[in-house]
Amino acid sequence: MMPVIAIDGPAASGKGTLARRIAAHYGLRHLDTGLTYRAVAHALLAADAPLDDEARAIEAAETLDLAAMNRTILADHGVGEAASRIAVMPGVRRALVARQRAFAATPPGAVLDGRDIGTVVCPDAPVKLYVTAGAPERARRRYHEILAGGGEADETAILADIERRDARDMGRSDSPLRPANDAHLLDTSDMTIEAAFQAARAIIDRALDRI
Ligand SMILES: Nc1ncnc2c1ncn2[C@@H]1O[C@H](COP(=O)(O)OP(=O)(O)OP(=O)(O)O)[C@@H](O)[C@H]1O
Ligand SMILES: Nc1ccn([C@@H]2O[C@H](COP(=O)(O)O)[C@@H](O)[C@H]2O)c(=O)n1
Repeated sequence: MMPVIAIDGPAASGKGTLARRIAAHYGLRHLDTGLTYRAVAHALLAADAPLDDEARAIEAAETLDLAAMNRTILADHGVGEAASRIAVMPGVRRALVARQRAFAATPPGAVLDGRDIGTVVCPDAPVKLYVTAGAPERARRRYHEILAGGGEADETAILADIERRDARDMGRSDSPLRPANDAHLLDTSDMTIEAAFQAARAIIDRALDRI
């Protein structure tokens, strides 16, 4: 079986940080699926198209070049907010999930992180992690990340944004954010990045031993 590691969790929980380290450690490819939703949203914003233009969003999803996604441009706060709005559209999800599954099926195996990897994109993944942390801790981390990058931020506004994003991602009818029944829960609220990686590694080593 192709080693596929599925990592889900809410905004700023640390799933991307963990996914990158896990991919490097196990020699697997990595896809941040949040970037795929951001890229579709960015295509609409760049064309001055309304975010509820589903036909246009689907076309952007079907023609998306995964290799050309620019993390720096897509990291913009407004793009993230727009991404969570176009992510409720079933046609967009169908198109992006097809691309994500193709990525996961390419040797030597992959780590995918997002909101629906363990439940929808790769339900047969041999290892699933659901990474979480309390909303205030996630807001604190994002706040310090922005300051470290030389930007300015308001921690209270970040917390409100995270809570709004959580509600939209968990409340949508198509592929809501939730842990898969067989996911390992990893609450990193009181863990350093290193401690979270070591906890994930122990889970993955046990699971990969069995396949
Ligand atoms: N265990 C941890 N302890 C402290 N800081 C952490 C921890 N894990 C991640 N971080 C930091 O928190 C911030 C958010 O992490 P990251 O970008 O990995 O989250 P994410 O879940 O991928 O976010 P998003 O869903 O918005 O893409 C980063 O600055 C990262 O360095
Ligand atoms: N598998 C996924 C990944 C992401 N989304 C939506 O995209 C938004 C942006 O994601 P980030 O991880 O980059 O913050 C996110 O809020 C989700 O609405 C998704 O639906 N499914």
